Amino acid sequence: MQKLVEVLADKQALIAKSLALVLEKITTSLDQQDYFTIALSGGSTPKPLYEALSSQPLDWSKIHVFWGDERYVSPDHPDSNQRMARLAWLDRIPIPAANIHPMPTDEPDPHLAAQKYDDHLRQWFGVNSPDFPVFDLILLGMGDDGHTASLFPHTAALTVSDRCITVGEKDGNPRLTFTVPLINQARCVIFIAAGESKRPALHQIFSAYGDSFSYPSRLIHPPAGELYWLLDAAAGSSFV
Ligand SMILES: O=C1O[C@H](COP(=O)(O)O)[C@@H](O)[C@H](O)[C@H]1O
Repeated sequence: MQKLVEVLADKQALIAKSLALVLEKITTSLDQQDYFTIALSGGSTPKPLYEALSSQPLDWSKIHVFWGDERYVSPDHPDSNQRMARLAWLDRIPIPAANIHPMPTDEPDPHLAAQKYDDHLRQWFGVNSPDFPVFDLILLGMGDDGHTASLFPHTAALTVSDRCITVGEKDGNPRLTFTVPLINQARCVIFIAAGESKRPALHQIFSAYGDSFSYPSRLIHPPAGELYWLLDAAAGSSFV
């Protein structure tokens, strides 16, 4: 694994660096293959990155967009990760509808939805269990509690090792999420984190010793891929 940590002066510089890195990954991949697969994070941090991507002159027909986690709400709900990415980016570009792969949230039982997306990923990538699809790029955020995707501290989702997608849980509400082994299979994982509120968790995540079940972002270390941690100074200046 190649791990790179970079602390940028402020949020604007963080987004500029994230944009440059995502564009580099897209162009390098498309020089070698016909399509590029990206899984998106939700929450608030990546929104300006998605807005910046919407004005890039890319061949969108070659880019396939998936989600690394989703709140279990309808796609038009204000909390929907899909909605945020569509409004900030995907609705503004000429990308074929077939290239957008949202997590389903319309099953009465979220476990059925998780299975549906798992099946979709396996079919699309042509990968059967026990192997995992290999994403070109997975974007991740990190919550103040150290969670990433919807892998929350001390939840059963953290130990799922035989599926691509599982049901996470936040304050009693279900969420769909990539599992740890799926994320760790990626060619490249980029964490983007900003703000002082992330500092305590980052201390725990970067410490040599620590508890991964309390700070799930520690579980992400793609053995054959690249791992980037892009932080703004408010989040990472004191200890990286
Ligand atoms: O709930 C979520 O939180 C994390 C972090 O979000 P942020 O608002 O602190 O940027 C995010 O990465 C995840 O996708 C999302 O569902």
